[in-house]
Amino acid sequence: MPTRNWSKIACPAVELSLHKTLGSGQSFRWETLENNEWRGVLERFVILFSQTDTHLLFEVLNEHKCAPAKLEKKIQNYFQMEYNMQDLYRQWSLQDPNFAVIEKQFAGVRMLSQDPVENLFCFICSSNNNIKRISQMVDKMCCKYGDFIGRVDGKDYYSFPSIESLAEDDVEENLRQLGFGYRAKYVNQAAKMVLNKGGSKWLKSLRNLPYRKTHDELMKLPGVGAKVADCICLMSMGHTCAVPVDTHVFQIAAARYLPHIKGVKSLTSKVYWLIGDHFRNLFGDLAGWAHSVLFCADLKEFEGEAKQAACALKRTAEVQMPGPLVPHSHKKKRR
Ligand SMILES: Nc1nc2[nH]c(O)nc2c(=O)[nH]1
Repeated sequence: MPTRNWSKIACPAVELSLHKTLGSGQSFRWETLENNEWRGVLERFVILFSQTDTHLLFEVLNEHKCAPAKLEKKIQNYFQMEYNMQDLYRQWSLQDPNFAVIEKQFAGVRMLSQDPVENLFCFICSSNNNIKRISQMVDKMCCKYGDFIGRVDGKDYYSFPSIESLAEDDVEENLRQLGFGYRAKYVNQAAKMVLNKGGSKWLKSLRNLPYRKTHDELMKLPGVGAKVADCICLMSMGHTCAVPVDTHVFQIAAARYLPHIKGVKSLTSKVYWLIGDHFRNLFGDLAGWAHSVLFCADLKEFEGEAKQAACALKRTAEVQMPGPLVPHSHKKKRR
């Protein structure tokens, strides 16, 4: 075991669960090691994270240099530490008995503030895919088109590719050969379109538009539907009210919030916005954050914790719910 040279940021574990934040399909660049350590890439840093009950611990593992205070700030920004999750959870639990059921087992689920370029191309890869496979694809894309940034424990690390490199003419063919399927075309075409509009500067400028305008602009990109556009709005554009709705969120909504949509066969635009608006009315400006806790509680990866929450509910019988906490019908299929 190497001796660690940890830097620390005061952050109680109830404010940040590394496991549920880095492992719930927001970012696909983190791998879990032993002892709740997480290793991955943030900008050009290869970083190792861990945590105690009171602190977030981090160490840079490659040669990329940065003033300690500047790096600490970057990490605080990445985890959006200015938000107090305990206050928010309290508020959301008062507003929603379903939320109250899971708040303890799913404490510390935070939204990461991601780079829009990485966020866009990772979520183009996310269509009809699971966390493990998306992470593998993203890894391949970085190896092929990113810059080498360091070797740690025999593994090579790469930065996220630039839009310019993803817009090259041979990208579609190369990504197809790497197993991207139909997503290869979308990655390449979206890169070309973003480049034509002004590249990463244009993409970042979408942050300054109102939420719905940002969503409309993103949906013009190949491979970006309403759900992916909302993931980008929420995860890298600062639109905290964005609620990504996929079939699983639809199932949650139908089971526990909007029983009248149970018979609806497909996720039309009308139903999509009905669900998002319901969450926005219920949870307010940070509806997307609240949604992410519910989303996380529904992931197969966290089935154990969701079951514990259901058992705790049974024992105390304090909260009445119209539908099951864990809608088992889609547990096997989902990420
Ligand atoms: N918080 C969320 N994370 C996600 N990952 C993914 O693939 N979809 C979602 C989502 O809707 N919310």
